[in-house]
Amino acid sequence: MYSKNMFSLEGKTALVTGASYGIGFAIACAFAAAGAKIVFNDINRELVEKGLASYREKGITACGYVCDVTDEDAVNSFVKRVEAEVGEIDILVNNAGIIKRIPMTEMTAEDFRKVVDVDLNAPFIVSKAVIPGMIRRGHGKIINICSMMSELGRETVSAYAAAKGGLKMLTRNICSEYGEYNIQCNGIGPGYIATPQTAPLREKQPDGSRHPFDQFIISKTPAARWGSPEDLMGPAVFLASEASDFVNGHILYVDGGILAYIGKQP
Ligand SMILES: NC(=O)c1ccc[n+]([C@@H]2O[C@H](COP(=O)([O-])OP(=O)(O)OC[C@H]3O[C@@H](n4cnc5c(N)ncnc54)[C@H](O)[C@@H]3O)[C@@H](O)[C@H]2O)c1
Ligand SMILES: O=C(O)C(=O)C[C@H](O)[C@H](O)CO
Repeated sequence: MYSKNMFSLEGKTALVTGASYGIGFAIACAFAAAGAKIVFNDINRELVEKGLASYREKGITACGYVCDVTDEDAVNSFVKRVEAEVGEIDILVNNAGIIKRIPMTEMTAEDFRKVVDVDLNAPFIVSKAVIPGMIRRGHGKIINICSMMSELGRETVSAYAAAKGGLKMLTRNICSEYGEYNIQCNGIGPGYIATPQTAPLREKQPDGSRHPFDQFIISKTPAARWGSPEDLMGPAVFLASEASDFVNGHILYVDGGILAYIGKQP
């Protein structure tokens, strides 16, 4: 039955990883506006303090913790601490991520592993830590932040594409394994979004003109612009709320139409 409040997150606790700024911060702000209690983590104290100040500026009381999502022991203690100090985690967003833009034949195996560790192994580690509680309580929402690179390749991003393609399949597998416990695991595949991660792709040229990649993205995007972190707010609230209770194992691409478009004829 349709109800006006089916997008409400009132009474829910949401953990968004790596959410001091950027996409994670915007998603957490949207969850707070929908009524959820917000917990986030980041890699060091300085980033967590910066994040706490940004949430305060928006009038949001968020709980911030230092935790490296690639460290399984640290994640397990962090999740226990959150459950004791804030509440049981109803919604998890695996947002923390990194990219290294290096041609594959020049990339060290160590760099490749580091990207896969943060972008793929960590969502496995954090999801594994929260799923048992979700099963006990009979409900849970997991949202994995995927990418255009869950579907497409391009020069220099082999590790990132391998990890984000893997994250798409981890999403489908969590849905397959735990859907019967009323856990929905879906992905959001953002297009090109203006955040610090993509700042090098938008740097102005020495003569003040646009970066060629910046022009390329605008020409490849039917919406003819970069996305903003705020563009992900509505889709994230939908996938965190009861409005999406029968949506499972799906990747919702929020890309201004990139994946639908063959590109302009030269
Ligand atoms: N910006 C884009 O165009 C875009 C598009 C598609 C997907 N994404 C994905 O969205 C997510 C957020 O991207 P963003 O652009 O906001 O990135 P960002 O670099 O601006 O922010 C990433 C956040 O993750 C944190 N982080 C990194 N490693 C961590 C670790 N080991 N433990 C805990 N926190 C860690 C960072 O400190 C930072 O707060 C990433 O997974 C990214 O791959 C970004
Ligand atoms: O292609 C790149 O260099 C990127 O930075 C990829 C973007 O961050 C994003 O994941 C595209 O969806």
